[in-house]
Amino acid sequence: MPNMLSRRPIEELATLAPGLHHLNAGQFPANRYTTSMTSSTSVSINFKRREMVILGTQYAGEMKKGVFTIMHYLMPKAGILSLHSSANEGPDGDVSLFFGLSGTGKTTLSADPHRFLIGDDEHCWSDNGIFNIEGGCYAKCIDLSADKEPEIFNAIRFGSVLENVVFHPQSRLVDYTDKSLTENTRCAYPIEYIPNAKVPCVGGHPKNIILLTCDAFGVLPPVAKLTQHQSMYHFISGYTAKIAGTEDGVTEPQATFSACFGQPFLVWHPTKYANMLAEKMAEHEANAWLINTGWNGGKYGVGKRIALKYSRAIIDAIHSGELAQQEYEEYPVFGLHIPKACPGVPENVLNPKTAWLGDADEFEATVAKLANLFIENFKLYEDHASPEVLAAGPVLE
Ligand SMILES: Nc1ncnc2c1ncn2[C@@H]1O[C@H](COP(=O)(O)OP(=O)(O)O)[C@@H](O)[C@H]1O
Ligand SMILES: C=C(OP(=O)(O)O)C(=O)O
Repeated sequence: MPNMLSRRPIEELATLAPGLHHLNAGQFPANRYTTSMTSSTSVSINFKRREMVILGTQYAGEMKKGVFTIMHYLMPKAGILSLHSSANEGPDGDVSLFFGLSGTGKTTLSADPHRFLIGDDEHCWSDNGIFNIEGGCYAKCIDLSADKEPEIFNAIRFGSVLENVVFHPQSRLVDYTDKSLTENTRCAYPIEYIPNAKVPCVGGHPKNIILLTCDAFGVLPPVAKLTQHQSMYHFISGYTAKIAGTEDGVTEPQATFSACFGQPFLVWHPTKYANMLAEKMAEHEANAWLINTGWNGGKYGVGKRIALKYSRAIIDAIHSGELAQQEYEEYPVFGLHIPKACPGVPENVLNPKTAWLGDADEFEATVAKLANLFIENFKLYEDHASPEVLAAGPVLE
């Protein structure tokens, strides 16, 4: 946990009174006969008693996401927006936020050799800018390689904690390809193990807001520039595919919607966070982008997950300003604006229709299928959203 929460100097700790007791009894199962208990794992919070109890799971993610849930209660109460996002800063001080559910690329894409890392998962946005609430990162290690993700690979050294990986008993060398315990192998390392981390982990008001989604249908574009209302629509929807890894029982991508790209951690109604985000984005004139790090060319099983080097090239072009300069075309049904070109990315990849390997009817049917899922899901928020935000979603004739 010290790697995952913001660390305070020892002398300061002595002056602080505990604001919350976090009791982890992960080896002890929850009683399934307790009313409403559906499994032997439970994570319970009592805000009044300021107490949090974990039973039946030893996954370190529960502890950090538990503290995050508390922050999702306390911060908005104090007028500060809590965010399930990573953040980094360019050499000119421009800050980018990357929202996304587990596995969409927050950690991977924020560890960028050209930019300073502010944090990989949990931030807050106050009137002064953004700050990280963690003191380290919690990266996925499955299939990790020095070649594809050198910053993360090299951060794994003495002082880091590896979780659920398999290693050779004599050499103690880790086999990052081994999934026999779980696909959700992790490493928690202090943020300063990333060479270009920014410590203290704070930054100015974000200039670019990047919504990461991992589309398992292969019909969302690798990148689209969002209008203000589209960014709210997609933020509230929180569409992605759960991919094998973080959640038990998920063995292939499953389409899902998770409000604000972090529904399990929200305490207030999702529109509270969305309205705060809209106000802050308007005040600070932030640009918004939707990036699909998921499938391209066809759905899961037919197409391929878009290459990491293309997602990185798209992000580089956002940061250099080149992407905003491109010519855009409207993508029907979703009404998204997609660039016709992007440095470092083949043009046929950018429009899902031209990337599609199957026939045209199947493509149209898949677009309609996903659009319908969005429309159905958004019915939950219809009463709270403005007509402009409602109109910013997909429209089927
Ligand atoms: N195009 C892509 N963009 C980002 N990540 C990708 C891409 N293709 C494959 N990946 C892999 O997907 C995983 C993303 O996980 P991670 O960055 O930890 O997500 P998060 O921090 O949002 O939970 C990594 O293992 C990464 O190597
Ligand atoms: C720790 C988690 O977050 P992420 O996968 O986004 O790192 C989690 O959801 O378990």
